[in-house]
Order: sequence, then C-alpha cells, then structure tokens
Amino acid sequence: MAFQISKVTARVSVPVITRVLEKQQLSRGVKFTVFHPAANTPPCARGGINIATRSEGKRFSVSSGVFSRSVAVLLGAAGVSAAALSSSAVCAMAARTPINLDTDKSDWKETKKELLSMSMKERRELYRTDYISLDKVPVWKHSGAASAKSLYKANDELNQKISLFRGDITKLEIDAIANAANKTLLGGGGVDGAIHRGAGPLLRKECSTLGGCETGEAKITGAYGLPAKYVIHTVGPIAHGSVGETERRALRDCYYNCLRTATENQLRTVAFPCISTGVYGYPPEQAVEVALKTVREYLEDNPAQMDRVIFCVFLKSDDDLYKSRLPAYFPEDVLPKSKL
Ligand SMILES: NC(=O)c1ccc[n+]([C@H]2O[C@H](COP(=O)([O-])OP(=O)(O)OC[C@H]3O[C@@H](n4cnc5c(N)ncnc54)[C@H](O)[C@@H]3O)[C@@H](O)[C@H]2O)c1
Repeated sequence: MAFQISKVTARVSVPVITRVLEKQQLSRGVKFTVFHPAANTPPCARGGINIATRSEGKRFSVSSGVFSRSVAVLLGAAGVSAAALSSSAVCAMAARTPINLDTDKSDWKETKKELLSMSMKERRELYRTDYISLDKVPVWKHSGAASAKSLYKANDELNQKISLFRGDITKLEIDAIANAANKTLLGGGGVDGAIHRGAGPLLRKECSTLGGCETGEAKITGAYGLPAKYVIHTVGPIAHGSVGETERRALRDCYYNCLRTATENQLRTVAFPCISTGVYGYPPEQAVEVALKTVREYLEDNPAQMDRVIFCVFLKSDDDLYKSRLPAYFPEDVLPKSKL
C-alpha cells in the first residue's frame, strides 16, 4: 500500500517529498506512525508533515519549511528504519524554500525543474498572470464567406490542429509560446516585453546564459510565472518595409525552427505572435503568407507531432488578415464524409 501525501501547506511540493522518500529507496507499502520526537530528532524537524496513510487515514501537515516539535515521522512496519530517511533528507525536505518568481535571487535551474515537475493545479497557484486554458481556444472554423483560392488540398486532420486567437499570448496555458525577441534575448518591448513581464525576472536570468540568438534561430527556456510551460525565443528579420528573399527565408526559419524545437522537446501545443510585423517592420500582408505556408508544410510533414498551432494575433488588422488567408492554406474539406 503506497502512502499518500495529501495537501502540502508550504510550497514544498508533493513531488519533492515523494522524490526524497523514493531516493531513500523506500519500498511501497510504507506505513507511517507518529511518535513524539526523541531528543535526537534533527534540528530542522520541528514541523508537522502532511502524510496520510490510506489505511490509517491519519493526517499531519507540513508547515512552512520547518517541522513542529510535536510531530516527526518514523518509518515502520515496512521494515524501513528511521535511519533510512536520514535527518539530512528530512532537513532537505523541510529546508526547501518556497518558490518565489518575483525575484532573480532564486536558482533558475532549480525553479524551472520544480515548476515542470508540478501538476497543472499546483502550477496554477504560481502563475503571475491570469490564464486561458487550451479548451477555451477553439479550433479555427471556416466562416463560409467567399474564401481565397486554395493553395493546398483540403485536409481536415490538419485543419483540426489550427486556431486563430486574438489576444495576449502571455495568457495561453499551452506547452510553448513563441517570443518575437531580439538578438540579445534579454527582453525589450512589444510581445517580448509582455512575455518577460509575465514570466518574471528568472526568464531573463536563464536567457542571459544562452549567448543570444541569431536571426531565424530559435532557443527554448522555461516560462516561470507564465501559464505556458516553455518560451521558444526567435529573432525575426528586420525588414522596415522592404522584403527580399533573405527576409522571407529568415522569417520562414523563425516559424520552422520554433516548431522543430517544440517537437524536439515533445511539446504539442504552440502559439505564435505575428513575428517581425511590429517594430521590425515586416509588412503583415507578406508575413502572413510566410507564417501560414511554413506551418502548413510543417504539419503535413509532421502530423503526429503537433496537436495545436495557435496564430495569436493582437491587432484587429492582423485578425482580419489571417481570417482572409487561412482558407487558402487550410481549405475546408467540402466533400461530404462518405456514410460508409
Ligand atoms: N524598446 C524596445 O526595445 C522594443 C520596443 C518594442 C518592441 N520591441 C521588440 O521588437 C523587436 C522585435 O520586433 P517584432 O516586430 O518581431 O516584435 P513586436 O514589435 O513585439 O511585434 C510583433 C507582433 O506582436 C504583437 N504583440 C504585441 N504584444 C503582444 C501580446 N501580448 N500578445 C500577442 N501579440 C502581441 C504586435 O502587435 C505585433 O503584431 C524586439 O527588439 C522586441 O524586444 C523592442
């Protein structure tokens, strides 16, 4: 019978405690018994630990990083001696500081690992912004208005993987959001600024270890205080109105390398802002063709790797543009499904 660690009051997350216990090679079937601590209880063991054993239904509670004198835990019954859970392990459990996403004083690696080990429910308590869950982002549907000439064959399986969402990309609770960054990767303004503000200072701390990013390249980091799990940073071409083959190729590389990076990290839901169409001046009516073509061809080549690609537009003009061009790249499957 496995033990169950019920609600942890401190941000010493359930996985942390179970990992510590697992590290001690604790067999399943561990049975906890409460006893009043002997004199040699480790100094940090002054808190209550919140472990409920199904059979006994007893509950104890972990306080903020210290154990109350009244409770310590002795592993028994399963033949696992208290020494198996060494005092340093108990201290490690107790001493774990709660996650603080508002300061860059924390260790970004530890924080990122801890966040990625949490359940969505636990992570939601730490978001620095409100969030929009994926089920609230509908799959794109043809409006039925006269649509553009199809450039590809109708493919309903691919059409089901596309969303057009007008709003703030920082709120999307998905695997990864793409960031239209600059080469320093140290933040700036526009969507880049919004992502860094939402994530908190640990994002810049991790970005500062990446050595920047070349135009067209993509680099992945944690997302910290954002509802997304990861941020994939890419640097679009600076077009300032005029676009040649170099800029087109670079923008295509942004979308392709973000998708490739997502697939390499087993990420299946990704959102893109309108890369390069703000400060970098890429004409939106040309950028939309590159974005849709690259995503369509990536999905055709990798249909099993991606569940959803969200085109996250911010401006009404971009919303209208994508609505008018999506039918050309993701044409409606008008043939009636055979009844067979
Ligand atoms: N002062 C600065 O350093 C400064 C100022 C503005 C923008 N930037 C940014 O501009 C450069 C990149 O240019 P860019 O044209 O690729 O990016 P951008 O200027 O951020 O524009 C890209 C697109 O993102 C849209 N957008 C803005 N905020 C959001 C949001 N919260 N959610 C979704 N979409 C949004 C914006 O409307 C535009 O369509 C980078 O340097 C980046 O830092 C820097």
